[in-house]
Amino acid sequence: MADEWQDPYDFAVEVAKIAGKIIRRAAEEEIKVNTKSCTVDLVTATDVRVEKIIIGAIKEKFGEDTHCFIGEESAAAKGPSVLTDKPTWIIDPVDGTTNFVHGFPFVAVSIAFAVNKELEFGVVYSCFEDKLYKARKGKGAYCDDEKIEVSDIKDIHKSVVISEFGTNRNVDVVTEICATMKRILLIPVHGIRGTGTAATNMCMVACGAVEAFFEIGIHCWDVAAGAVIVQEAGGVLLDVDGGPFDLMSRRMMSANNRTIADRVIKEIKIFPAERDDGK
Ligand SMILES: O=P(O)(O)O[C@H]1[C@H](O)[C@@H](O)[C@H](O)[C@H](O)[C@@H]1O
Ligand SMILES: [Mg+2]
Repeated sequence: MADEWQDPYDFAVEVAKIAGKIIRRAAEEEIKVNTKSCTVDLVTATDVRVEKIIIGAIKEKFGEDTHCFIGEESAAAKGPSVLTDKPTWIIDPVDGTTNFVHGFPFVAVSIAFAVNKELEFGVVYSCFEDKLYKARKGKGAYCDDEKIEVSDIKDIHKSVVISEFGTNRNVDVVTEICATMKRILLIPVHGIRGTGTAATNMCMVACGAVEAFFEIGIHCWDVAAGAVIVQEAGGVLLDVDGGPFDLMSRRMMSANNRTIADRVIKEIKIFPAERDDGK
């Protein structure tokens, strides 16, 4: 049988690179910043423009009506992001918008593709580093065409863990996040890091630079592409309570193996986050 999704996969790589070039160029000009859910949840004219360009290019290539889209910047206008069985593109045009605004050089274009509610491939282009991460279900994960694998560390004391503070400034949530970070530091681990973009963080797990990345409050478009990349690199993808990963739950734990994941999970205090699909 012909490989049905190879063409969309190749196209996603192409489009991600084009989008990244636009983002790099936009960073040299004046950046117009607005806010979304709160004063620290930023969006720029580039986020909106790049999403339109990506979706426009996909529609032109594959037809207006055959594919569905869940995009960070068009999501609010559409209401809850419900994943159906139809071929669906899940897009974050600028993952790491705060980084982009401040010139902190970790900004990624994240494009994932799901069919029958299963992720088929993911592409993450870290556009200032000029690194392209990609993976197709069952076919391995790559960075710039070189195969990548998670680290083989099982001893938590020899691990580096990534987490982020996110954009929720509710005092109880911030307190819980800080307390969780403190507990993980005191295990002790070698260090806690964060690039400010979930998509890039997941690629750091996938290429073995860190052992785990978890976050509560991320959205499906932040982690959909990274989810395929981590798993295809040999890693595990879970809920922050150790149960199965749910793309719409806004909770995600990715790790090089189950031993590391379970040890970090022990220290996570879970706080509520409204689901992406409104369920
Ligand atoms: O809004 P963008 O697309 O930049 O994405 C988010 C990041 O991906 C999170 O890890 C991160 O913690 C932040 O919540 C950030 O907003
Ligand atoms: Mg994002």
